[in-house]
Amino acid sequence: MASILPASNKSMTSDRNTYVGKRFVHVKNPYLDSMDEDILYHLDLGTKTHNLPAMFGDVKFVCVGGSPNRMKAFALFMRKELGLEESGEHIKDICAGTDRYCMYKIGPVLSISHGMGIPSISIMLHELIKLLHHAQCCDITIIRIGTSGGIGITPGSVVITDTAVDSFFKPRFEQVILDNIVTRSTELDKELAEELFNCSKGIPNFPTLIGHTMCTYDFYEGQGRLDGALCSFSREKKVDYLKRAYKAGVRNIEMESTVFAAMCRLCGLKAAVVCVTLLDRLECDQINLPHDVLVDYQQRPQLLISNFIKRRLGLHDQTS
Ligand SMILES: O=P(O)(O)O[C@H]1O[C@H](CO)[C@@H](O)[C@H]1O
Ligand SMILES: O=c1cc[nH]c(=O)[nH]1
Repeated sequence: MASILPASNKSMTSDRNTYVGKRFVHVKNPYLDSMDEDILYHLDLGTKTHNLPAMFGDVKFVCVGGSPNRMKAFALFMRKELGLEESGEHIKDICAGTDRYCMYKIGPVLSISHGMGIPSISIMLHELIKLLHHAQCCDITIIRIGTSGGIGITPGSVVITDTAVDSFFKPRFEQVILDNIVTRSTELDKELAEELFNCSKGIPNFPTLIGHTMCTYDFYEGQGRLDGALCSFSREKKVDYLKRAYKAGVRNIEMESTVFAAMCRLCGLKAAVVCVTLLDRLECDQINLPHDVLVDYQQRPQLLISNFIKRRLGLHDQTS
């Protein structure tokens, strides 16, 4: 295992991801250390072309979300909230050399887009985790801020995921490796989820709950929608499925949480998933919110995470 954990820090506490002293990022690939150069192709970064420790060594919070525009908006918001607008801190896309993903750094906060679905976020996470490893980052908290479909809860509610589950309501992510299926756990950091929930209590009119999040491979048939180009099941079957999901503890559905939870867990990253719900899937399938309401809802996870980061940095009362 190619870990940058110094020998002196190797005595473990009861928390499997926490070492006495600093918590480093683990990459679990014996080949990486012997590589002369590591090109992070989809991020347009590399170990020979960029001084990754100088560029990213102070990162403590990594926020990821599907849409490039949303992650740029989050970066601009964090710049304001951290009081860095006046300091000449520019917002520039670090991955401008590629249009696969975008990345912005604002002080200790990294904001990155991951596109839609498991394959897209998985590629980004492989390269991001190696980036954090090469940059010798420690004590990282990583949070996915996204949108989702709710089940049995009011649209606009924010769901903090305790466990990501698959389409069978199981807390697992099945990765096909060569011609094997490797099953990985999708548990998220419970303490971090509680900390975020407590943080949400300080925001007025901010409906928030902790629950399971179901991650699917598709937005339409995979989420039981009746409005895709293909649909081979009845309305009754759809409602029955979603009600069974609700009974199993699922409160929202999106498309990245299982692989995100599994990869972060394996690499020693404290991770959370915070998604706003855009609709109640027991009521409808189409997202028909007025634009201003959609914008307001999408900002909710950003507001919560900004408050959380400011609290962690001891800045909570200093900005809006
Ligand atoms: O809000 P984001 O991060 O884009 O995520 C959700 O939105 C997309 C579907 O519209 C999926 O990627 C789903 O996970
Ligand atoms: O219903 C929804 C809404 C947003 N994202 C999803 O994956 N599903």
